[in-house]
This record gives sequence, C-alpha cells and structure tokens, in this order.
Amino acid sequence: MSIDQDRAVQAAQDTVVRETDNGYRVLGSPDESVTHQHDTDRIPRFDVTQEMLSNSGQNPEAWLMYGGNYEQHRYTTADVITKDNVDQLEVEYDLRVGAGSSMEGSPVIVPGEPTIMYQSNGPNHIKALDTTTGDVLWSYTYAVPSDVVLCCDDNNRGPAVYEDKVFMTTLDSGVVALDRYTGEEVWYASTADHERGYSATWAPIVYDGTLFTGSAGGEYGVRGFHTALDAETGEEKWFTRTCPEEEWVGDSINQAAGTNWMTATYDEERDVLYMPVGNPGPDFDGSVRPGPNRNTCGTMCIDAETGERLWFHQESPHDVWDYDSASPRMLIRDLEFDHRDEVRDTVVDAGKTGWVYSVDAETGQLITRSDPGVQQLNMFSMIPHIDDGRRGTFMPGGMGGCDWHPATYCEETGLVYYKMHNNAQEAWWRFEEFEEGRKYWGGILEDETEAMPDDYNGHISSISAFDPATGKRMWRDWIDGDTYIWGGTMSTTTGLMFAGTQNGQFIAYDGETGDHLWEFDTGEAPISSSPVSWYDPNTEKQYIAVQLGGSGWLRRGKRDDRLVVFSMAE
Ligand SMILES: O=C(O)c1cc(C(=O)O)c2c(n1)C(=O)C(=O)c1cc(C(=O)O)[nH]c1-2
Repeated sequence: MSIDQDRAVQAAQDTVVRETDNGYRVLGSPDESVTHQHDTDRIPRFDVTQEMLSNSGQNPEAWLMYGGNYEQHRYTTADVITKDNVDQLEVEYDLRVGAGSSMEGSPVIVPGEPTIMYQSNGPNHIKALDTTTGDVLWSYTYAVPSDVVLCCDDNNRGPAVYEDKVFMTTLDSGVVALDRYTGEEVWYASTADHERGYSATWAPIVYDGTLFTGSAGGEYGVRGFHTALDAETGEEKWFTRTCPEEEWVGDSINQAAGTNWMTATYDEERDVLYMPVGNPGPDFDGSVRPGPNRNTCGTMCIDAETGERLWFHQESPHDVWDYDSASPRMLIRDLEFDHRDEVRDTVVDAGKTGWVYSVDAETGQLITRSDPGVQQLNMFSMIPHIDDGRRGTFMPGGMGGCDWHPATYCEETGLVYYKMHNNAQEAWWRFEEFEEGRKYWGGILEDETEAMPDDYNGHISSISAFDPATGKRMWRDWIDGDTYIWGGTMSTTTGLMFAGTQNGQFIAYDGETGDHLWEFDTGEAPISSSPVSWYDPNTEKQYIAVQLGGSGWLRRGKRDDRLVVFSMAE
C-alpha cells in the first residue's frame, strides 16, 4: 500500500529542538502551533454524539475514547480475529510518524466512510488518518513552551472526541480543542501554571458536553487537582484539589502532590468519576509531611456534576516509595463475589505495589486484594531514615508493580490482565528545601543490581491474568531475560489478549491459558503503548493498531516511532 509518508512526518519537521531546563528531555516544538491540511474533505461530517460515546464499548466498529468505553475495559466486540486464525494477522500499513518522541498513546477510532483515526504522540503532535489507506488528512503540532518541566518524558497518551471536536492535553498543563474535520484550533485552556511544575500527559475524557482533565507534576511539589471544562468553550465548570487540607499537617499541603495523571473512569449510572491518584510530595522524605497523607496513592471517587470528593481508597498510606497508583480504573458492573454471596459494582486497579485491588464502587471499601503480580520485598516494613548514608532496598521499585499502564477486562474470560514491573530499587532519603518549578523528591532511587534480592528470578516484567472477584492469579507469563513490558493490554470478545514488549515483540495471548498464539517482531522497535482494535464494514476487515517507539520514565529503546496497523479479512 502506498502512503504519503512525508505527510506523516510533516508535523515533526516543523519542530525546533530545545532542551528543557531540567535537562531531562529534548523537546521539539514550533514557536507557534501549526496545522497542516491535506485531504480534509475526506473526513465525514457528523457529530460524535453522546449516544455513540456511551455505546462505544459495545460497537465493534468504534474505539471512541482512551479505554474503549467509559468503564475503561480496553475490550473490543469485533470478532473476526480468533484464537484459530490470529497467526495469519498481516501488516496493513506501517507508518513512520517522525516525532522522535514518546509513543505511549492509544488512538481513537471514529467509524464512518471512511473510518477516521485520531492519533497523538509526544510532544503534542496529533493527526487525523484515513484508517483504510493510512493517509494523513491533517496534522497539528502544539507550541509547547520550552520551560515546561517533566518528570518522565514528553508523553501524550491520546486524544478524546466529542461532536465536531478532538481534544488533547498539552504538556504545559492545558487542553487544546481542535475542529476534528480540519485540525484548526478552536480553543485552548490552561488549567494550572506550568512554571510552578504542572504538566499534562494523559488522554482527557468527555461526557455530555463536559471534559474531565487532571494534573501531573507530582515530582515537583505541586498540588494535585481535577477539573471539568465546558467542551464547547473550554470554560471551567469546577476545580477540585485532590488532598483535603483538614487532613494534612501545616504547610505540607502546599506541596502535597497527589496528582491524577492518568485518564479518569466515568460511571454513567452514578454520575461519578474514579480517578487514579499518585504519590505525595516530596516523593521519599515523609518526615516533612506527617500523617497518612490522604488522598494520595489510591483511588478517588468524585461527583462528576460538582467535583465533590465522595470516597478515597488508599493503597500506600504515608507513601515513601513513589508508589503512584496511576493505572486507569476499570469499572466492572454486577461482579459476582461467590465466596461472599454478593454482587457489586466494582472498581478494579493495580498500583505500583504489585497487587490488584477490587473496591466497592458505591463506598470505596476494599473487597479483594489479589495475589501479587511480581516479587515483593521490604514493602512498608522498612523505616526510612533521612540521615545521609542510610538506604533501603525495596521491591517492586518506583516503577511498579503496575505503573501508568492500562489493563484490560475481557468480558469473555471474566479476567483482568495486568503488566507489572519486577525490579528492586534502593531509596536514599534526604531533606530538600522546596523550590517552585524544581524537582522535589526528598531523596533518590537507584537501580542497582546488587540491590536485587537473593531470590530474584531474573525477569524484569510479568503479565498476569487475575480473577477480579477472588483476587486469584490465574496465570502469569514472566517475560524472558532483560526485556520488559512498558505498555498496556487489550482484549477481544474471542478471548484474545494483546500486549507488546520493549524488545519489539507484539504478542497475542490465549486469554484463558496465557499461551502465546502469535508474535510479531517489530525489528526491535519498543512497544510502549496500548493497542486498539475495530471492525470496518467498508473493507470487511478487523484491524489492530499499535504505536511503536520509546517512552516515558525508562527512556530506553530506539526512538523508532511508528504506527503499525494489522488486519484480518472476514
Ligand atoms: O506524579 C506525577 O505527576 C507523575 C506524572 C507522570 C507522567 O505524567 O508521565 C509519571 C509519574 N508521575 C510517575 O511517577 C511515573 O512513574 C511515570 C512513568 C511515566 C512514563 O511515562 O513512563 N510517567 C510517569
């Protein structure tokens, strides 16, 4: 298939390379935001309605939001690809996107003639593509200011759509709304001051004309918040701080962190949001913030209408390990807890601790905590010292367990599938003065091989299937050798589960047994993203799209940024 490859990299060619002041990443952003238009007439003109969004998870032809549906199941009802034929999956096209940047995102698929994909990547490039040909119809690059500070790369994890617009969070803690037919800017809203250390890296979510977005910057002593904007105008509807002032000691609330830097889950029946919440600030030195540090490292439920905080489930009280709990929450309705003779709507997540938690959607009470997904050592049992020279080894290290990586709930198998990081780290605790816009860690983490526990099994990652009702681990696949997984999972109604590794294997698993049914070799391009899938009646094919390229905190792997689309004819 011939694709105009130049169009795909055009957005990247607009960039000028700059160093961020923390010296961590090189940003390539133009001085002014740029739109390139190509065949914009090819994009069918119709509103993406609330009804379409609400039905996204059940519509095999769509993937209309980050998690596939508001419950964030990352599951498709498209059924052309099965356990029997998955080994015949073929590459439909392989597009270089040319940003040389973080590729952690997950595209959105709007069905139509033709079906359109909105695909974004760091630093704030977004494109509209004709999914049948791979042609870029427009592209847009946001002018990221050069003084943004980022803990973990210039990430962008995906767009959101609503009616005639497409939305993207921007690295300077903002949201930009574009005309989804032309790629032209409609509005921009800043949600916090990026010079103070705030940023934004996740995909926003829209319900009934309201866009929900959050805060990143937990490593810079910011104060985490969630906010709702009018999707039509960008005007603020409400703004809620994550951590309650009355439950923090003294001034420590001003650097409380507790950011929510991954996409919130919307519960259409209760009209509430379940939000992942990260570490308290500073990350390691807990002595300057006595107490449990509510509401950090856990799940927060808030009223979507008012922003009022309703309940909080904490996974690491008074955290000193950087145990963010960022992986998107999955809402599983009417989950049967046979051993308790109960049926509950349940919010499921895994934190960096390495456990999967099932909590009651109504009250936030813990129902089940799973078997561990990885090896655990010294967690919560060490007493951190801040006098120089004292340090401690703990496992999982600060990368998890499960970091930001989204999981999938397969309605067919009834299991949830989590990627987890199996590494030990050493933490050094030290006192640091807070300075606005500078890293505020209160210590450092080191990834030393001597720090590995005696019984370390040598595998950096595992991927596991858990029963969310019992917490039982049904299977676990230890990833071989020195490679690891740093992306999300996706499942299908035919019982398949897909995930990619950092040494470039894209794997189709039998969701029931964990057997590898098919592997695609990307030529060592790492996979740091989460796949999506859809069926296109125009071509009578099911597609799977996955972004390739480097990512985030680990910053390993080639910056070989591509979008690969696989297909299977009916
Ligand atoms: O506290 C925060 O605001 C925040 C933000 C981010 C981010 O925006 O990517 C990460 C983290 N924390 C973090 O703790 C972390 O481990 C992490 C890994 C990654 C990545 O992209 O691989 N981002 C982030």
